[in-house]
Amino acid sequence: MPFVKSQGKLDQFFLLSQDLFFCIDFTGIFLNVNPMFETLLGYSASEWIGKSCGKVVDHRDIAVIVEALARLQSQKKVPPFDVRAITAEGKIVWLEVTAAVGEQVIYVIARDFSRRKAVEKQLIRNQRLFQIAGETALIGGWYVDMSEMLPIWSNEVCRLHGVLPGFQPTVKEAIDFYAPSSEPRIREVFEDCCKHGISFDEELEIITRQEVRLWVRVIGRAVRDELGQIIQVQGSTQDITERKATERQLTLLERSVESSTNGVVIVDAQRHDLPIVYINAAFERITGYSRDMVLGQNCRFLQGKESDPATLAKLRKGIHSQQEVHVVIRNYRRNGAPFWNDLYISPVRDAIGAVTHFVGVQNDITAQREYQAQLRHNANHDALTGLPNRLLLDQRLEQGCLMAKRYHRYIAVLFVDLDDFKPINDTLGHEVGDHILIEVAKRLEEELRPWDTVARFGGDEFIVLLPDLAYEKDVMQVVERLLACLSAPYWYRGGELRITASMGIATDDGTINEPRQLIQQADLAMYKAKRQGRNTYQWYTDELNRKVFERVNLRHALQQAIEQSQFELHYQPQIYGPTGQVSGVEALIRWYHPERGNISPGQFISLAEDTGQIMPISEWVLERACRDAVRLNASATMPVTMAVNISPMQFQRSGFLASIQRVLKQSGLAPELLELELTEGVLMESTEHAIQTLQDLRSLGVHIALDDFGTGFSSLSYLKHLPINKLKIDRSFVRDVVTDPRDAAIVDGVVTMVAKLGLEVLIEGVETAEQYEYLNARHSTYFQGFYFARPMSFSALRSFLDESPHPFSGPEPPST
Ligand SMILES: Nc1nc2c(ncn2[C@@H]2O[C@H](COP(=O)(O)O[C@H]3[C@@H](O)[C@H](n4cnc5c(=O)[nH]c(N)nc54)O[C@@H]3COP(=O)(O)O)[C@@H](O)[C@H]2O)c(=O)[nH]1
Repeated sequence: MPFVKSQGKLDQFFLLSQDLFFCIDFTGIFLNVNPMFETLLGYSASEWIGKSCGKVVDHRDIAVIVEALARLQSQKKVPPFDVRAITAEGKIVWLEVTAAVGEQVIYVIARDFSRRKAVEKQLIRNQRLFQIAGETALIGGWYVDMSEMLPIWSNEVCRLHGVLPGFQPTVKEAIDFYAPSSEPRIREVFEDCCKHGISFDEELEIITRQEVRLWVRVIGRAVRDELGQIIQVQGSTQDITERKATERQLTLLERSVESSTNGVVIVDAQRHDLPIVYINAAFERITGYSRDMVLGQNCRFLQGKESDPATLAKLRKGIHSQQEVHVVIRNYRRNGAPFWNDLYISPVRDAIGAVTHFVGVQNDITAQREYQAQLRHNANHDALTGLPNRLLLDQRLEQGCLMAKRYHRYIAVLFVDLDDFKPINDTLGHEVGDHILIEVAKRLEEELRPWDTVARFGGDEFIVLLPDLAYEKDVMQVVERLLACLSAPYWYRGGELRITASMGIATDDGTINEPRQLIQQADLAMYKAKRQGRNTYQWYTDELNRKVFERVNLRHALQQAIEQSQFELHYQPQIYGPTGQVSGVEALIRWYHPERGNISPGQFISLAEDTGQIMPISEWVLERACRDAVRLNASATMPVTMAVNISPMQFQRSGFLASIQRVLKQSGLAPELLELELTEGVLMESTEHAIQTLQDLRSLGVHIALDDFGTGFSSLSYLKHLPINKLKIDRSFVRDVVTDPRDAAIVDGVVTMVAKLGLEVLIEGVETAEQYEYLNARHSTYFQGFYFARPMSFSALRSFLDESPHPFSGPEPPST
C-alpha cells in the first residue's frame, strides 16, 4: 500500500473519505496521500510521495500555494483557500483547501468543488446574459418577497425609473412612479397578484425621476411555496415608449387611411396576379364591394365594357415598370353602375428598394365629370329646347362644310323663323310661347336625319343644317316637310294654336370660305320669304348677297360717318296754303361720303335702325336742328317750326322724353317751335306707352306730326286716341291726285275727317303747280314738296327766307 498506514478509527476515515487527505512537509513535498487522491486526480499515489505538491497545482494558483506554505512555515493560520489541481488527464479540478500544521508536517484536506464552481460560473454567466438581454431589450426584472414587501429592482429597472442601480424603493414608492392615469391600475393588478396570485401584463405610463414620461410593459406573476402560499411576486418591466410612439403613429396613419374620403387599395406586388390585401371604408363605399369580397382578388373586377383600352394599357405599363401612374378610368360599382375613377397608383418599396406592394388612391369624380359635362352641354345647348345653340351650330356648320368639300356633296342651311310668334308670346304669355318653341324644336328634330342639326338661333329663330346632300334640290323635300309639320295645329291646355314659319335656304358645295355666311344668306332669304307672304320659303340668290355685302359695307361706312361727323342737315320748307308763307321746315339728314358721294337717308336710315347706329345719329340731328331753329327764328319775321324725324328706336328708348327736354334747354328753342315727326308704325307698337310719351311731349308744348299717313295700317279709329297736332298725308296720294279721282277722294276724305278731329294736315310731295293749285283750291292746309323747294342747306334756307318771306302767296310759284 502506498498510503500511510492507518492508525485506529481515524485511519478508516482517512481511507474512506470523499475528500483528499494528504500530509506535506514544510517545503510542500507529499508525505502521504489518501486513496481519494488517486481516485480524483488519476495519479498513482506511490508516484507522488516525495514530489512537490506544486506539481499538481495549476500554474495560475502556484502563488497561492507558495503564500500558504510561507504562512504555515511561520506557524500562522491559513484560511481555507481555493486552487485548481490538474488531473492526470489534464483536466482542472477545483479544490477547497484547508491546511493545518502538525508535528513537522502539514495536514491538508482538499475538497473537490468543481461542480459547485461550474454551477456558480454558469450562474454568473446567466446573470450576465440576463443583464445583457435586459439592457438590450430594455427589460428589467424585479421581485417582491411577501415577507418583506420590499421591491428588488434589477439595474435595468433602476435605469428605467431614472435612479441609480441598487435603488431600493418601498412598494408605495415603486407605485408612485406610475403616471396618474396608470397608477390606479398598477395598484389594482399588483394587489390582485399579491392576494390572489392573478398574473398581470399591462402597458402603463411611468414618470421617471427626471420627469420623463415612459411607456412600460409590466408583467407580474405570483410565486408560491410548496404549500401554495404566495411567497413572492416577480416580474419584468420593459420600456416600450418607442413602440408605443410607433403604434400611435401607425394608428393615426391607419385611422387616416380608414377615414379618408378617397378610396385606398393595397395590392401585393410579390404574389401572382397582384391580389388585394387591403381596402379602406371609402373603397367599399365607392365600389359597393365589401372587404370580404375583394381581398385576394385582382382589381380588374372594377373594369367593364366602357373602360378605355388606352387607359388600361397606361395603367398596366405603370405597374409593369413599377412606376407611379395616374389615370381617370371608367370603373363599375358592384351594382353595375359606372363611375369615373381618378386613380393614382404608386409602388411601395421595402428597405432594399424592392417593390412589395402597390397602393392605389382613388376618387370617385363621377359627379364632377357629370357637372363638367352638364356645363359643356349648357355651353353648347339652348336651355329651353335643349337644341344646340349658336356655338355648337358654328362647329357643326364648319364640319358640314368640310365634309361637303371632301366628299363633293352639298350642305344646306335653312333659316326658320316663326311667323307672328311675338303676338302669341305677348298676348298668351311666355308659358304658351315656350311651349310652342319646345314643340317646334321637337317637330323639326323628328323630321330630320340623325346627322342633321337643328339649332336654336334666337327667340323664334331656328337653323337647320342638312349636310351630306347629293343634289341641291334634295333640300326641297325637307323644306316642304318642315313647313307642313310646323303649320300643323299646336295644342296647349286643350286649346288649339296655329303658327307657321318662313324659311330661307342657302346651299354650298363646301367651297365657301366663311361658313357663317351661309347663315347670313339663309337669313336674308328668310326675310324675303317673310315679305312674300309667310309660311313659305325662299332661296338665297346672288342679288341678295350683293345687298348683304352692301349692307355690311354701308354699316362700316356709317360707323366712320358717325365718328368723323360726315353728316349735314338740310331743311325743306313747309308752306301754309292760305297765306303762302313758310310756316316751318323739315330737317332732313344728308350724308356726304368722301368716296361714294351723297348717300340718301332712304339707303342708310333703316340700316342704322337695325344696327342701333340710329341713336347717335338721331341725337346729333335733334341737337343740330334745334340749334339751327333758334338761329333761324332769331332773324325770321314769322315763327318757323322745326320738324324733326324721330326714329322708332329713338322714340321707344326710356330716356327719350328727357333727351328732348335736355336739347330744348341746351338750345333754348321754344317747345312749340319743335315738331316731332313720327310714323304710324312707331305709334302702333306699344300704344299705351306711346300715348303716354306723346302726352308728356304735348305737356312740354312740343308738337307732334304723324308722318307718311296712308302708307301703313292707317287705322282712322286710333287717330282719335292719339294726342297729335298734325297729320302728314303721304306723297303717294299726291302724285296722281289731279288725274286719279280715287287719290283725290282719299286726300279729300282724310283732310276733311282730320280737320273734323281738330288736327292740322300737311300734304307731302307736291311737285307740280297743278297739284298745288288743285289741292290748295280745295283745302286750307299745309304743303311740302319739290314744287316749293327741295331740301337745302341752312345758309341756303336763310337766303331763301330772306329773299322771299311769302313765296307762294301769289299765283305763280318759282320754278325749282
Ligand atoms: N329718322 C330720321 N329719318 C330721316 C332723317 N332725315 C331723313 N329721314 C328719312 O329718310 C327718308 C328719306 O328722306 P329724304 O331722302 O331726305 O327725303 C325726304 C324729302 O327729300 C322727300 N321729299 C320731299 N318733297 C318731295 C317731293 O315733292 N317729291 C319727292 N319725291 N320727295 C320729296 O321726302 C322725304 C321726307 O319725307 P318725310 O320724312 O316723310 O317727310 C324719309 O323717310 C325721311 O323721313 C332724319 O334725320 N332722321
